[in-house]
Amino acid sequence: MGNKPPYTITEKAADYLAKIVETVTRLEFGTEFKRDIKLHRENRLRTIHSSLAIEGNSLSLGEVTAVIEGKVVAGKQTEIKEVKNAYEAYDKIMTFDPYAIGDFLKAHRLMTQSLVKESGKFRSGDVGVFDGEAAIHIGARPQFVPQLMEDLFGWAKASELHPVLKSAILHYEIETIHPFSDGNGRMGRLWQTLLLAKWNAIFAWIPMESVLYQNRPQYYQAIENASKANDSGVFIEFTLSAIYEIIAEQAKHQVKHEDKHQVELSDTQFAVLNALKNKTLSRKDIFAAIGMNGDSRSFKRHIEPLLDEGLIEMTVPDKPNSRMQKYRLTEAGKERLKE
Ligand SMILES: Nc1ncnc2c1ncn2[C@@H]1O[C@H](COP(=O)(O)OP(=O)(O)OP(=O)(O)O)[C@@H](O)[C@H]1O
Repeated sequence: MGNKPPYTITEKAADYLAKIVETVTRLEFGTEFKRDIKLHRENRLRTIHSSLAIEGNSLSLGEVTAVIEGKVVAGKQTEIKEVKNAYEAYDKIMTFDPYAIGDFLKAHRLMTQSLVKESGKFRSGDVGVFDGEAAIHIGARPQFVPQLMEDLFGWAKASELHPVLKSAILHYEIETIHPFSDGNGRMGRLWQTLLLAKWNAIFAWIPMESVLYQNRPQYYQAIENASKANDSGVFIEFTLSAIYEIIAEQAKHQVKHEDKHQVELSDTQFAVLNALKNKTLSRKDIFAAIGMNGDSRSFKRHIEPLLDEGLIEMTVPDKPNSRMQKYRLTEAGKERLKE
């Protein structure tokens, strides 16, 4: 087992961890997220776009999508290749052992193939992180990199720390060591997602990288602050807040998604909603508008479910059988027509 890297678990981090666990459970068992293959695909594309945009790849999300769909995209060949590489690396994510150095190198090869000289290998020279001309971080001396990585993975494998916390520590320590000549950011993010996905597979489809991209200055600052403090506590806190933000967003999206589609509407029911689009109509007028005979069976079958679903409402709700009764669209009904 390698040496324990220096970290503190702050109260805020512990609080985020509790919220993450709760929200992941809700996302997994209380929503359709696990089965939403279309969303998984969109999220994967967001992940790739974001992780590459952090390192300066200029392709938009639409262009990244087009590249993956095999379409011709006008852009730098190196940027297009980065997209294809990242897609392949994330596609194989669940096949990697997060504590195997061989898999770490294999993933780096996929991520950087044909683009980086030492692809799939630890670097042989020194490397730094620069802000313009200024070096803000110098990676470990190359002769120490293999051992430092062995130690790190050895510690992580043996540690019983919660995987969410471990994933953040690994990400930070990978950046500190900076084991590759290029692709350290992409690999740190991939490896964090891998650890999370091994804890709960839904993380393979959570675009955590998009929060890091949207908060890139804070992401870099958190690494720098942790580095100054020689303690990854602030970085753990930052990444846990990012994880919580993205899963809360996904959970919210799912709830909306489910609410919206509680019942399938028939063509006749859509015609009723359309007839009421800008008008308030009586029962007789509704049926006249959709060209149907408005007997009570038709009312029960077509109109009542719309009332029950809250898509339309009565103008005289206290007296359902009033001669003055008319019907109008609710806000939910208007929304439904917009879809
Ligand atoms: N002060 C710092 N110390 C150590 N690592 C840092 C620091 N600031 C940023 N980093 C990390 O270094 C990464 C950049 O390293 P490198 O250029 O090798 O990675 P990349 O994958 O090619 O590009 P990028 O990470 O920018 O996507 C950043 O993404 C970030 O994860």
